Amino acid sequence: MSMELNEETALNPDPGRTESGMRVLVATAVPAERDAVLRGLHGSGKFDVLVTGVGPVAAAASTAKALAAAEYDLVVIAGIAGGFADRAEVGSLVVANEIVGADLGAETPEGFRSLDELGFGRTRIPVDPGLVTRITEALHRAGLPVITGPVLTVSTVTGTAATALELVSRVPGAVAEGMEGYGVALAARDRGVPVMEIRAVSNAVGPRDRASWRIEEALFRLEEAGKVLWEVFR
Ligand SMILES: O=C(O)c1cccc(C(=O)CC[C@H]2O[C@@H](n3cnc4c(=O)[nH]cnc43)[C@H](O)[C@@H]2O)c1
Repeated sequence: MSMELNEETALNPDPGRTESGMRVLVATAVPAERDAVLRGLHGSGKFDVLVTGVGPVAAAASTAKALAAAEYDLVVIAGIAGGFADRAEVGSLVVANEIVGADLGAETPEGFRSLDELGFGRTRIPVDPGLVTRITEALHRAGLPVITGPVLTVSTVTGTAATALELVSRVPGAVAEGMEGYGVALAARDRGVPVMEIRAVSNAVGPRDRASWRIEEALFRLEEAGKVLWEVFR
């Protein structure tokens, strides 16, 4: 059976893959994030953009399902985030060099102990430095404000200054927190697929003030990041 040629197949004989031959899965938590990324990707069907649901468990389950259904060369976690004070301003982008399950562990009278310290696994998943550099440099070239550092995954959005301080003391240098990265990254690692995380900062991590979240601004920034993803991986 011959394949019908249209603009997309003429440029790329395998529409399931990018022109560079990569198959990329982008994991977002909610439809508004998916739509922002898709606008940036020019609606390109060459990237599969998934809505996982909010939180690390939903994100791990739906990413594992997607990775079982098709072969991918790269998983990109994309969404909005809270930025840590004096590191990631609202409206800026963060690229993770490490994806950290920051609240997985045990409280003890001496303080928080991570799963790593308890001997139950790894809560810090490093991102390939080559990938981090490639995407960060492309974002810089596009004139976008971007910072690189550990991005935390939490099951509960931080709502006090004390918790924000506690998280930064657990993971010095943390730039932002989201709720899906570690779940997606574990599913990708299980399949041996490289993973990266890019987020647009919608709010400051700290005392809860939901009314101050700049979601539209962050979604616009996420769309701009999507354009850069398209340029880098198409
Ligand atoms: O209300 C809306 O219109 C809306 C549009 C897009 C996304 C949302 C969300 O609330 C998504 C929640 C999503 O965002 C991440 N996030 C954002 N800020 C934080 C934070 O300070 N701490 C942790 N996570 C944050 C998170 O990954 C959620 O999945 C609403």
